[in-house]
Amino acid sequence: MFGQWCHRCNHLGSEILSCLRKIGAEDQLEQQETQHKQVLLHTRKCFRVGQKGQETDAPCCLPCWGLGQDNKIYTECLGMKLLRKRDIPEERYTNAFLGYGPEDSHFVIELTYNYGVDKYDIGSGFGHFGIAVEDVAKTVELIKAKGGKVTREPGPVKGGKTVIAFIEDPDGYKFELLERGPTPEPLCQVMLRVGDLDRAIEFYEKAFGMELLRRRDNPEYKYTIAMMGYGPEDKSVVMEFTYNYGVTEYDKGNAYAQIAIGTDDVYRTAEAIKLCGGKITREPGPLPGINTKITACLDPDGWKTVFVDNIDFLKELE
Ligand SMILES: C[C@@H](O)C(=O)SC[C@H](NC(=O)CC[C@H](N)C(=O)O)C(=O)NCC(=O)O
Ligand SMILES: [Zn+2]
Repeated sequence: MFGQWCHRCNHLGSEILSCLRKIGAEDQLEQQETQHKQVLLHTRKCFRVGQKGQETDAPCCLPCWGLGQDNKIYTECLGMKLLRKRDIPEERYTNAFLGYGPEDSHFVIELTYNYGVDKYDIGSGFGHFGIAVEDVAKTVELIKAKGGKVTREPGPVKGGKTVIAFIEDPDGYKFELLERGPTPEPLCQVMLRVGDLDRAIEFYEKAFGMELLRRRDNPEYKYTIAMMGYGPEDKSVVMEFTYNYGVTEYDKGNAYAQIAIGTDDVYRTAEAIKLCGGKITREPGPLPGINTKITACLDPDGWKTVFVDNIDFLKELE
């Protein structure tokens, strides 16, 4: 499942510089600062969620079966548009891209059906996608009327005030409905569970240039969440990292595998990630055949991120 979020931002460069300063890479700093002035001016981030699969270079997607059935949940119940669909028989998979707006300006979801595979283990680490709706109760009624699965009825979140509900798509992926006024980005959260919240916050700040937008401890329910991203929580998609007290390991299953962020230079990004202690799992460079430049890394919890060259990505959309 891919979601793509494009956001003009200039955080990455400054965070990379702070990494370089920290390790005293003065000589590199000179060179990076020059380069980063170019990167800062037009760095754009595309935010995608992908799946675990054989380590192919081609970005893969969270698998799901019965795309038609999933499309119905996403389109008729959650109000997404089917933006494009592609069948790759030679690779034995079909993709469908769904979201609330075009891929070059919105976070969209890419569903993938791998031929003949109709069951995946989502694991315990993946939490949910967040969908902002103006009326949670009304949306839940619509979902019920269409045969969708509601796993938590509408009501204030435990320990808070925001009205939420939870539904599941036919493949068991959880969606949290959050009651919110009109927003340019209804597809507003990716929730992952982490074993050390401070470690996760520092990594996403320093290696990816994200901003800590909000941190909330919920001692009554023994968890803490941190919202991180490149724009305000109510107007853009954010990462929601959840730490459950005392839980340091999660099963990542065989479905969810990566988040991708767009950048203007995958080579410099990979360098910055290495300098900030990230583990590069795919060296920067073009994908065979389509030539889109990517690099990939693991965060301290083992959640994977792919960085995609912004210009190559837009070419893919043409
Ligand atoms: C802020 C909003 O987007 C949330 O997702 S908070 C929802 C809340 N989260 C948790 O409880 C996290 C800890 C939990 N043990 C987990 O690992 O998911 C939630 O799910 N509340 C349930 C409710 O009924 O309010
Ligand atoms: Zn959430």
